[in-house]
Amino acid sequence: MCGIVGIVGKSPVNQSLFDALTVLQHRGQDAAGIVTSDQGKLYLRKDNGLVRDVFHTRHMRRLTGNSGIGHVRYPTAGSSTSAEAQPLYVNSPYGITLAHNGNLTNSDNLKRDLYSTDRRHLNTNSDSEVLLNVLAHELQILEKNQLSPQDIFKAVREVFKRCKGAYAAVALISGHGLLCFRDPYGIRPAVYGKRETENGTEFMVASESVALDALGYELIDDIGPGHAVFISEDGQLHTEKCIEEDTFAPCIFEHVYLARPDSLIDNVSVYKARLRMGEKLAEKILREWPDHDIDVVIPIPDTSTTSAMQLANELNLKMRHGFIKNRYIGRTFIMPGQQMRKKSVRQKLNAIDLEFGGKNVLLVDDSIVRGTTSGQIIEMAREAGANKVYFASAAPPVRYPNVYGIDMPAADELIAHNRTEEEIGEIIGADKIIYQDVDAMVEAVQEGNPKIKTFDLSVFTGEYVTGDIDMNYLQELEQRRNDMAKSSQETSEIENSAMVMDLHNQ
Ligand SMILES: O=P(O)(O)OC[C@H]1O[C@H](OP(=O)(O)OP(=O)(O)O)[C@H](O)[C@@H]1O
Ligand SMILES: NC(=O)CC[C@H](N)C(=O)O
Ligand SMILES: [Mg+2]
Repeated sequence: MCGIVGIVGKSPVNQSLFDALTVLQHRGQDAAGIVTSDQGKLYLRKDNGLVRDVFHTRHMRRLTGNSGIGHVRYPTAGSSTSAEAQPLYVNSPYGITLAHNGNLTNSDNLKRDLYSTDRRHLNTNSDSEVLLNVLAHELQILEKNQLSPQDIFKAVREVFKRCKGAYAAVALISGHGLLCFRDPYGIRPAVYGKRETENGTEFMVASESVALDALGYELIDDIGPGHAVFISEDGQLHTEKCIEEDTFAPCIFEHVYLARPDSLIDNVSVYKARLRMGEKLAEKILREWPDHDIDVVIPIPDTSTTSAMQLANELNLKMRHGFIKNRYIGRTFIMPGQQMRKKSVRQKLNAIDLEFGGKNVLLVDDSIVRGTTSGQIIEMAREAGANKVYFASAAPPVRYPNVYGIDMPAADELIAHNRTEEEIGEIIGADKIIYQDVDAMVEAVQEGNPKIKTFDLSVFTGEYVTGDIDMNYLQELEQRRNDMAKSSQETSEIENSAMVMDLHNQ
């Protein structure tokens, strides 16, 4: 769940892209990058690190031009070296750079075709480089010096036919303009908007509407599943549906955890969806445990706070901020290794003893994935003097790997895999555990936009909407990307990264 952004403006866009990436930082903390286009030249700066650390004044100065794209990365394929930071670049045809949120599920097959049939070279293990080269090939075979928007949409149709999995992508095609497209299932989000200036209309695309808000852009719409938006260099907007059948199934985990609450995704307010999740969880508690003895509701900051607030309201209990978050520590779930994630929980959260002493507390989190947070938080609640520690999750048990752009590749690393709720409660050390039901979570989101009939629920149900995922795929993914495999691969990739070819980095 990386963050993507693109702007076609009427004045330099470097600062706006930087600001937008800062707003999207919660979608990826490993690397950041910006490419701008100025009079036929592309200027790139990307590296590992947070947005504020990657771009210094000297880099910003060199990112000239009135259009550009940006990316914040949370790796789900390849490695986390700076060579695989995005945007990625190919020089032919035209000069194209691309930034991608999601994960291709057929990148091995595509890689083979790109080498043997399309005669294209890939220099990294990134699936996003595969996506970029498929797009480049489909544009190349049109054999045109100047592409019309319809030519570009024709190439996108072919990309949709070839690329399986999840992708919301933004690409800058030198001498042409900015292209943004969302896979046929619309698994990962993307929106576009505009801003009027005295020099004319400026357009922006982004993973989440909150980036448009922060920059004073007005939301026009979500990019629909299998749709593409092209904004020419001179600022003309074109949109097109590039698939025949609509198979919309957006990722529900965006509403559970990934997105910011102040975003609107597919016309659903993430904030309201989380409030409804809290409401429904409270209904379940009242239904199944009417004589509960909870004294106080305590959220685990940040993401669960919205649901916890509504849950407490419905239970007619007080919600207290028993855990204080260190504002300088990022999200722990999207950190690269389990060791770092584990260590960060205690650095990030600290308990206020007086909210726990002698009380029966209900701790609320948005989700329990590896159990890293919940296990340690329960220990902290006990150390702070809690009498009973109950734990509620606003999402159902996360039991299956994700293959669509969230780095949960190994079933065995998920605490709920092959375990009952009681067993999970025991492992994390809770006196009782309460999970949301899948239907209730779906309703909580769907009530915001009843037109969405299906969601990607794969991490909860094991059903993969793209229909191309089998046991073999999941086993290979697990072997390639479990925590152990990643850490040994990282060491060798980092040693080699100095040798990786790249577009000149500003
Ligand atoms: O079971 P786990 O593997 O620990 O994963 C789940 C936890 O990770 C996330 O928090 P995170 O710290 O990433 O971000 P937040 O501050 O937005 O809640 C999520 O909100 C849960 O608290
Ligand atoms: N989280 C994402 O969207 C990752 C994008 C891409 N698969 C990468 O690893 O860079
Ligand atoms: Mg959290």
